[in-house]
Amino acid sequence: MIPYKHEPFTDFTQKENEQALLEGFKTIEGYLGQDYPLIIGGERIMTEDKLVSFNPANKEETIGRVSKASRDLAEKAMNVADETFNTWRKMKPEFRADVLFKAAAIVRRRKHEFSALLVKEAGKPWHEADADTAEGIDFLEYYARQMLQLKEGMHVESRPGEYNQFHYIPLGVGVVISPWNFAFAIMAGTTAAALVTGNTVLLKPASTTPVVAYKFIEVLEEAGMPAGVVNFIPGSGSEIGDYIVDHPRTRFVSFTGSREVGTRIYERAAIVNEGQIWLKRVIAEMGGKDTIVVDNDADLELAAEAIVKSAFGFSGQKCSACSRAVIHEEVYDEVVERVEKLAKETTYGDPIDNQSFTGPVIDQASYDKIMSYIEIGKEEGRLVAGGVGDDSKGFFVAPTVFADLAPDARLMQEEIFGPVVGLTKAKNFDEAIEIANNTDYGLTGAVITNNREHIEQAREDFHVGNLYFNRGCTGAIVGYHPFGGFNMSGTDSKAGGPDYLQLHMQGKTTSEML
Ligand SMILES: NC(=O)c1ccc[n+]([C@@H]2O[C@H](COP(=O)([O-])OP(=O)(O)OC[C@H]3O[C@@H](n4cnc5c(N)ncnc54)[C@H](O)[C@@H]3O)[C@@H](O)[C@H]2O)c1
Ligand SMILES: N[C@@H](CCC=O)C(=O)O
Repeated sequence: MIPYKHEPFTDFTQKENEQALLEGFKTIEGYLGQDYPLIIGGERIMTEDKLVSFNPANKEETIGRVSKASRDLAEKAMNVADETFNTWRKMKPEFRADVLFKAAAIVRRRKHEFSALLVKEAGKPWHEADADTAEGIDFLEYYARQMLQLKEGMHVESRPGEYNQFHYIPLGVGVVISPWNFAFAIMAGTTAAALVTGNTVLLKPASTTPVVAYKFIEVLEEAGMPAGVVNFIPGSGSEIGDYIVDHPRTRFVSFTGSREVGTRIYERAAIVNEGQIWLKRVIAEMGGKDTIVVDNDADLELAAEAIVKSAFGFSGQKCSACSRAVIHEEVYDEVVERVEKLAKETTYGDPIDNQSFTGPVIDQASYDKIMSYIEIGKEEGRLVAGGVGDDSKGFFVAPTVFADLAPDARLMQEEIFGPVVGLTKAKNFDEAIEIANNTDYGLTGAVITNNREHIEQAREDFHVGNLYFNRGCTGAIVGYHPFGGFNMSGTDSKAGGPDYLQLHMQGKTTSEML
């Protein structure tokens, strides 16, 4: 087997690559607006009640109408997953890994189709859609390899006359609940991790991006995944979310999404319901309020670029997005000026056009929330760029910068999840790190500095799960930058890292007298 290497990003300045994505658009146009069923035990079930997925850059364009699971159908899916676990858990790890390798190969062949779908369904610009598809392929390739290592278990000692072994076995039925912002990568990665470790799955994708999830299940089936291993049950969080989390046969929940929903799931999963004979495990990857710190001796152009790209890439809709920057007072004015200039130059519009650096936000609720934070920002700080929106055709918000915010301002504390960044001033590096740590979150952060001592100080004291130096704070790569955060950012489960799969398994010791 060739060693793992991450999937390269596509250079769309090359004519043939541009053409390949345009072909991808043609392919998806062949199925836009279709109806999709649930998939339970391999059976396609069409329901009357549908989730309507539309293009956030053009509300009139329907991407698909996806059947919604009721509680009865969620119960049916649970029974199938529970039953299928009895056989799937006994399948060789090599077989399970091969499903992932094959799925990766299929997605790689259809890469530009998946990216085109992400442009339309999630509103991702070309380069972001391409990165999302590439990350999904990476998860499949990486977790398959990890499983092949873990199948051997871990070495333990044996005394004379005894033979001891330590192995990992699967947990049972996992509920996988995924977000819309990495509609392919996170959905595919969390599902793949659960199934390759021998568990069966109920997958509830985000309601705004269910079509790309359906396409992924088709890929898994084509790759040889037996019926009933992953059961596709889209539906509203409020209608079936609590039901599947609370279910006594749910063995673990793998959730990625907001702090609000994540803490709700964490609390509910702690309750032992009637008929339940285990403590549920919860993997929860939640929000962020991510900070870039700029030191007084930093490369200021690099700092401004890092802030702007991390703040406005995919309209700031990444848990890793830079939503605040803390800048040393000696360079504050110059950095603010450079950020203002770059923000005003940042293009945004319909991502079908590859000239747009960034596109729309996901839906009306998100647009309204971001615009209300912009109003709060006008009270709390000084608007230096953007501040306007247009939701007539799609949900567009201009890249927005507020300067001179107090470190405890709402704009500096609450996750906005939109293209809005707040800037504040620190007296010195110690104070900058203190401010960087003053939120409930702890997901990503970056420090722009040429001071080696400050790099080491930040390494120890900047309390985030993913800390970067002299670059932006987004763009973790599977297998290179294991991803997950501290405090209210979640359980620090480190997706794409060497100890992620173990969270989906339990260790079993056997000791035989010889
Ligand atoms: N830490 C990470 O790795 C990471 C990655 C991506 C996104 N996020 C976070 O996700 C959020 C954005 O995603 P979102 O808007 O899809 O989040 P969300 O919490 O609104 O939804 C996430 C998922 O939870 C489901 N859900 C909603 N209510 C539920 C309930 N009561 N029970 C069970 N499931 C329920 C949704 O339908 C969706 O599938 C941001 O806060 C972002 O920071 C975190
Ligand atoms: N892993 C992604 C963020 C995922 C959350 O939205 C990054 O590193 O930028």
